[in-house]
Amino acid sequence: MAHHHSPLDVLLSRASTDHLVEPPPKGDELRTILSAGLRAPDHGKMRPWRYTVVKGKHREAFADLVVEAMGRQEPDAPEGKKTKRHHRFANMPMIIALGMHLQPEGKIPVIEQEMAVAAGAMNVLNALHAAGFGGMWVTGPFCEDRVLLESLGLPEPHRLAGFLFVGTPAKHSDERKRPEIDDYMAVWKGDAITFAADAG
Ligand SMILES: Cc1cc2nc3c(=O)[nH]c(=O)nc-3n(C[C@H](O)[C@H](O)[C@H](O)COP(=O)(O)O)c2cc1C
Repeated sequence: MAHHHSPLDVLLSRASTDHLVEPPPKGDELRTILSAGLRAPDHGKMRPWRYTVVKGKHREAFADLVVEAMGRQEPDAPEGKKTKRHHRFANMPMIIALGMHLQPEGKIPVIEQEMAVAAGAMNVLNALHAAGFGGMWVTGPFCEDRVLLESLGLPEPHRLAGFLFVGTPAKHSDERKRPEIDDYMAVWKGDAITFAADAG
């Protein structure tokens, strides 16, 4: 179990997966996991996080809404793509919409408000993993659909940063190779810096 690992092991072993089965976190455990999202840095105490949880028998109707939104945002999308997406949204153990309560007239730039939501989403993904669950962050043009957003409790000027698919990982996912940190960090010593990740 994840509990036997150090917090750093947890962070360094997280990987996204959409091979998710029952059960998703419920009740107080779900509330605890989402509370980790509210630990994200938040310039100006804007508190932009809005989590809409979709589960159980409501998934089917929600998948209908997603596909309707897709129809409006991607009118040329083939029928097969719509069917596939419907199946995906109707069968995920749980879906959490990442709502952003944005204040365009506020003192804090909107991008910083959005980054606080993104940082919160990452914390939720890590908390899911720490608690033995799995997740994956997905988006699509349907995330811009005002009708869909309204139905999730996100009227203007809310926006949607995407959805988290949530559940129990179906299998131990193969460890995908990660980039080498030395290519992505540099210690500044006053001279010009180039990153190995940018070479060639
Ligand atoms: C804002 C955002 C949106 C994403 N949207 C999608 C998506 O729509 N479909 C998809 O397959 N992956 C999407 N991803 C990528 C996956 O969430 C995931 O990061 C990717 O599969 C790599 O897995 P990893 O997190 O283990 O590196 C998105 C990631 C972010 C941050």
